[in-house]
Amino acid sequence: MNQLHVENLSVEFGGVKAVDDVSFMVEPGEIFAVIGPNGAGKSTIFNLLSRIYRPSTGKVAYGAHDLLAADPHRIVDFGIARTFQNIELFENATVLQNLLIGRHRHTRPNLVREMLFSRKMRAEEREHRLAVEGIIDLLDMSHIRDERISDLPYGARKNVEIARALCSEPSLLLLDEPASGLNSEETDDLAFWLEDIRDDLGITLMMVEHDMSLVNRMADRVLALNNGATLALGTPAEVQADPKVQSAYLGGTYD
Ligand SMILES: Nc1ncnc2c1ncn2[C@@H]1O[C@H](COP(=O)(O)OP(=O)(O)OP(=O)(O)O)[C@@H](O)[C@H]1O
Repeated sequence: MNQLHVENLSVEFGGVKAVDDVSFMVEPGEIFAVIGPNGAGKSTIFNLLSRIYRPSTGKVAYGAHDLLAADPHRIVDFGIARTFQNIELFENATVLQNLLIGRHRHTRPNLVREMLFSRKMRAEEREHRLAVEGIIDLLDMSHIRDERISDLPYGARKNVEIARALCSEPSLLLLDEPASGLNSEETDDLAFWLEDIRDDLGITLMMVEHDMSLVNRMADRVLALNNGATLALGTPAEVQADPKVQSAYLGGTYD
């Protein structure tokens, strides 16, 4: 099991330090949350980890892999998957088709296309379909498996995005605001699923999240950012009690 090791990470956009000398480690099997007011640098950290942005300075390692030296397309091969704040799915494809596409890391070229367009199931495909069915069961999605993404309500689409990320069989899943836009019942379901993902699949979870009740309930440790820099790092109770965190959130959303 790999540890995510982030050291002295910084990036600037037009002179603004979006991330300013941030260091942390995410331990295997941990649920690690990143919080902070709007513009604190949370999504930018995710975009640096998934190599959408290149840092000005710093190191990022996942186990023995230097993520900054790797081709961005290879990050998934190291066992890292992510979801996006704005859901990114194939709108005109079904849930099942989106999940099969999520298997591409494990398939030979063209197999996903053949799985989508051929009615015959060969032995080679069976393994991928079984893996996808396992995720559909885990996230309780059988009733929507043949629905088109564009016909689904927002909460269901968010779950499909998590399911698709799981189909790549990651060991680390990065979740960008998984609870945003969900009602309280959907957020409760999400909390159960995240626990199952960690406990049953053994996946390490790192999430950016505004919903502090979810963070307090789920996270083993929390990194609080403000203006790109670290304010506090510790258990949810330690971070919540930190005076710097409280003053950054004055008038904000920390409840
Ligand atoms: N591509 C970019 N170009 C210019 N500035 C950027 C870019 N990406 C982020 N920023 C700036 O970096 C800072 C941090 O933004 P970021 O989106 O990481 O914050 P955040 O904590 O995720 O906020 P929110 O909670 O609103 O999503 C902001 O000042 C933002 O305007």
